Amino acid sequence: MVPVPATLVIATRASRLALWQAEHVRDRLQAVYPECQVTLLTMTTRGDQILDRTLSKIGGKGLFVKELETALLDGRADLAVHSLKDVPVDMQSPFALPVILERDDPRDAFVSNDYDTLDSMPPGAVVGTSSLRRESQIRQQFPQLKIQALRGNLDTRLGKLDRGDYAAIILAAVGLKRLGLESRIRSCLPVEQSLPAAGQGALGIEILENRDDMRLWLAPLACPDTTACALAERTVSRVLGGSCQVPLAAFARLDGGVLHLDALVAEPDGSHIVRSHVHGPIASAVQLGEQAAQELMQKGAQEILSRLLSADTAS
Ligand SMILES: NCc1[nH]cc(CCC(=O)O)c1CC(=O)O
Repeated sequence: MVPVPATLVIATRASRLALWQAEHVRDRLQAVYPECQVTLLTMTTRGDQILDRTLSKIGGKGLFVKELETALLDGRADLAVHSLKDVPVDMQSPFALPVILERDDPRDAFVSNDYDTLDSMPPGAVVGTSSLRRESQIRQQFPQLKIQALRGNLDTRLGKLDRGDYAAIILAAVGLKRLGLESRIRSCLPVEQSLPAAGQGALGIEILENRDDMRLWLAPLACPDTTACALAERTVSRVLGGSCQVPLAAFARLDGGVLHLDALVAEPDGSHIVRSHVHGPIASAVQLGEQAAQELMQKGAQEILSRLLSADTAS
């Protein structure tokens, strides 16, 4: 038995959502280790500071993770809590992501003061989202709607909706729920309408890979089912070189011990979406992710991706 630590420090971003998530992990740890003092180290990341450009233009999701990793390296923190969706799939030594917690609602939410669903919006109505994944899927199904960029933390985004800048905005349902804003959700987009991002709705815990003590202490927080689903989803992104610069979705669920994985790669304007569905044993999560990625490639995902990547370096 490894002795329980006297203190544990959790590095977290300062946004309300990040704080909720870090406090959630703190409370879970505190319940398992009542003797241990678990505290938060709150940090502002570059991703939080730069709000006037889209994420894909300023270098993607890694921006939200880097400062927290510095705190792990310095020994100022023992663990960092992340929205799994924001954790790059190619996490590298000396970092590791040994624990994934049980997933909450993975769906995207439709938020509006005037409409209940995307279907009920009139032609030309403005929908706010900065996610290429959401944008491409909505454009394909609702070409009559206008998509406009929307950034900032949850409160900022809702403020822009209420000011009338948009007729509706799309946000992760789980973020709204965690902040007690569930009443703002008019409906959730079915996963068939907006396939979620890999890891959406789940939390991941990052540590230094050589902290075997941490691995043991954190193990009781892990959810094996969510871990399998997330592994399959994140494998799709990894094989396809996914980042938030590309419209890519991957969503797995378990049904009677079978893992079902849906994935897609889209042309940002929604003119073409390549989809795959694979299923198999939970223990084959990685192979299923690879299989889905292969299937997408065979159906033409490669052309979409290479065009996006060359456009990226040109701009
Ligand atoms: N894109 C930023 C981001 N990263 C994680 C969440 C919400 C929590 C989650 O999806 O797990 C959000 C907000 C959103 O997409 O609306």
